[in-house]
Amino acid sequence: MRITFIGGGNMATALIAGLLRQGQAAEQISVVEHNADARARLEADYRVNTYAELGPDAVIADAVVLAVKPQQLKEVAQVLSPLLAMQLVVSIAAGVRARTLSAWLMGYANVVRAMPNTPAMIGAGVTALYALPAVQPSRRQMAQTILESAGSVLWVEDEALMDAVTAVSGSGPAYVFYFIEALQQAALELGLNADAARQLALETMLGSAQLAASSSEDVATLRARVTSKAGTTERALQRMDEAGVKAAIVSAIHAAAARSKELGEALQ
Ligand SMILES: NC(=O)C1=CN([C@@H]2O[C@H](COP(=O)(O)OP(=O)(O)OC[C@H]3O[C@@H](n4cnc5c(N)ncnc54)[C@H](O)[C@@H]3O)[C@@H](O)[C@H]2O)C=CC1
Ligand SMILES: O=C(O)[C@@H]1CCC=N1
Repeated sequence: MRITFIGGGNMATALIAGLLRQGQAAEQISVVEHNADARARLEADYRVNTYAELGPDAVIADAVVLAVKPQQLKEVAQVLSPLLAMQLVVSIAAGVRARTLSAWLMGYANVVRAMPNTPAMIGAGVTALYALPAVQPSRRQMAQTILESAGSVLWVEDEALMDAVTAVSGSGPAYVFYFIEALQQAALELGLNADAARQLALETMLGSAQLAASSSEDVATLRARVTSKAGTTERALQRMDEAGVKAAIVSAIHAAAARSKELGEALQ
């Protein structure tokens, strides 16, 4: 499969790394990227073809993945529109609705919207996909195959849910890193050295997520099993509840979803 990325930043790089790990040939991947440093990095690290500007040669592909910022997408769509023949267009831009993108592409309806996340870089991402109704099953499968190289995939049939997906799993790695930062900070404050702080924080996150994923019990039960009566965990969780940590996290994710919806409304 020939794939062209437009925009070669953080998320395109994560997806390209995932595709190559799954055996996609580097010669079959092209990236249109304005920034010369980013192009040089992509060529050196991944041996993909790069273009400074979007033109007919760059989009000789089965699929075109739009990986620019939401605010840059309209301009890209206007240049891309006359170059499209039969390619599947996959947009990973937060907020921008598939119907809006289709309108910017002068009614081109072969459009799938995807929301991946950065663990794609190591094949551990999760992506939700939404296809416009006109997209044929074989094209849906193509989008699924591209994103499956980055990890697991699920489809939503109601595009409004993409705002929730963006807030939960698209932005989600940042919340997890934030929690790891807090674990590491506490470990350092309590006298552990930086290596020990990193190892304890990361292995705890990884082990807990793996345990939750492989267990038939829900996470609340697993949490209760750590929490001995009158013990250390109980004291920590009491402090988190007093500080409203869970409520703050839930409210933050609602705010992210609202921002995604707001982007969708602003960018039409
Ligand atoms: N970073 C993340 O975790 C996730 C990002 N996204 C979405 O992915 C998209 C890209 O995000 P990032 O990779 O984080 O941004 P980024 O800023 O790292 O990458 C965007 C790249 O596009 C290039 N660019 C801009 N206009 C261009 C044009 N007209 N032609 C060619 N290249 C152009 C820029 O030079 C830049 O390298 C955004 O729409 C974002 O909403 C989606 C899921 C997760
Ligand atoms: O922060 C953002 O807007 C993008 C979308 C999901 C993750 N990063």
